[in-house]
Amino acid sequence: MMPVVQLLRAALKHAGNRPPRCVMQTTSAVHGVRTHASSCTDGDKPKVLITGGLGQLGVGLAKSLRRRFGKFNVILSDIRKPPNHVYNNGPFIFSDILDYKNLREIVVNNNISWLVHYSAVLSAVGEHNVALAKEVNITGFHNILDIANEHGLRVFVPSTIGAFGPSSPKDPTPDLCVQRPRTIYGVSKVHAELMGEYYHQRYGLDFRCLRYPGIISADSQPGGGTTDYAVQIFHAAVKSGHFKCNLRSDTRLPMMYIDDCIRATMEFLEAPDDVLVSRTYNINAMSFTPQDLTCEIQKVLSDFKVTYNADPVRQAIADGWPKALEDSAARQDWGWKHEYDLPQLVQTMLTHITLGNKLARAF
Ligand SMILES: NC(=O)c1ccc[n+]([C@@H]2O[C@H](COP(=O)([O-])OP(=O)(O)OC[C@H]3O[C@@H](n4cnc5c(N)ncnc54)[C@H](O)[C@@H]3O)[C@@H](O)[C@H]2O)c1
Ligand SMILES: C[C@@H](O)[C@H](N)C(=O)O
Repeated sequence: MMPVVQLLRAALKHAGNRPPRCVMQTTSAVHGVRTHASSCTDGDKPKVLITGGLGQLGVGLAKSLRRRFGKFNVILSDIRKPPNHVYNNGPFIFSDILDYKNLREIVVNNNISWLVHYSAVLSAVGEHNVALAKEVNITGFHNILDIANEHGLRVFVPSTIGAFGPSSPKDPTPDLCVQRPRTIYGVSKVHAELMGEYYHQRYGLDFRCLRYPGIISADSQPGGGTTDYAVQIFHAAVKSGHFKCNLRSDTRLPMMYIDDCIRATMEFLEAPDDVLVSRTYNINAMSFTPQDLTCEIQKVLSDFKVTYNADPVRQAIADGWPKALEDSAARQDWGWKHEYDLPQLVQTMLTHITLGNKLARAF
């Protein structure tokens, strides 16, 4: 296991204060409708709004953005009440992405220049509530796009491995290929990719989109996706020594540790406009099956046991998804490079969860 000191060092390295880079947009609108000006000039840090910020990814991203741009330049928002540690650590406001007027007020009153759009209904929950997924992922996204365009914002919208389907090439899946997803989540993400790219070429909107793999984090819980097992398995390994997996043991999917995901997002958000050949990029780190992950955990916790009871909805979704993403364009255009492979992921997750549980018991 990675010693605590090493973990702390890695955390401090992440916190390093690089000076903010000046990012000028050189976008010119093809139809000559409008050209957006710079989003961030030297000494003029962006004001960032994160929607859906209380999910698995938002709090971690806010922490990193605040280190870089200042605590009060990053506003987290959601429709849920934040836990105290979030409420006490920086600006938080209520924002329902389905309420256009409220979104506009927030953007205007806070002089927002970058919008990170994290609100979503994920793959498994979406299949159980298609109407809700349609509303949040499509209607809500339209509001975000229009607000961003109206106010000249840089807008980051994550897409996903779920934007591909059974007819896409699977191993690896290129940036550009057939996209015929069979979930409402996937359909809404392809729609977001295409609408964002259309607004970019039609209006000069600074739309940026990364296709994330399944994200694995120790101190935030996943929100109802198909890859959730890869987070839950670690908590079960530490807590009870047994895990019932809702995917088949041989289901290979692309995955990424949250620190890599946050770093990719920050680097992509700050990439100069003229290096971005595309507006939507795959990013990849590792791929594994539940069986591979179990074996790696058993190297540390030899008594850990896993049983399999595949959930038909999640299994059908996973069977249509890529096994790995081809991400050479992201590596070439803006320097993407992952740091965590499977062994580092397992060491880091087990260390964080064990430490977190010890701290929780101490207080
Ligand atoms: N976590 C992953 O593995 C993963 C992988 C690929 C892509 N993504 C994408 O990254 C983004 C963030 O993912 P996450 O895992 O944090 O999601 P999550 O499900 O954990 O969180 C989504 C948040 O959206 C909020 N929300 C729902 N309806 C809303 C509304 N009407 N207005 C405002 N907020 C609303 C929820 O309260 C929740 O806090 C999503 O777009 C997701 O599709 C995530
Ligand atoms: C992969 C990603 O989009 C999400 N974790 C889901 O499984 O739905």
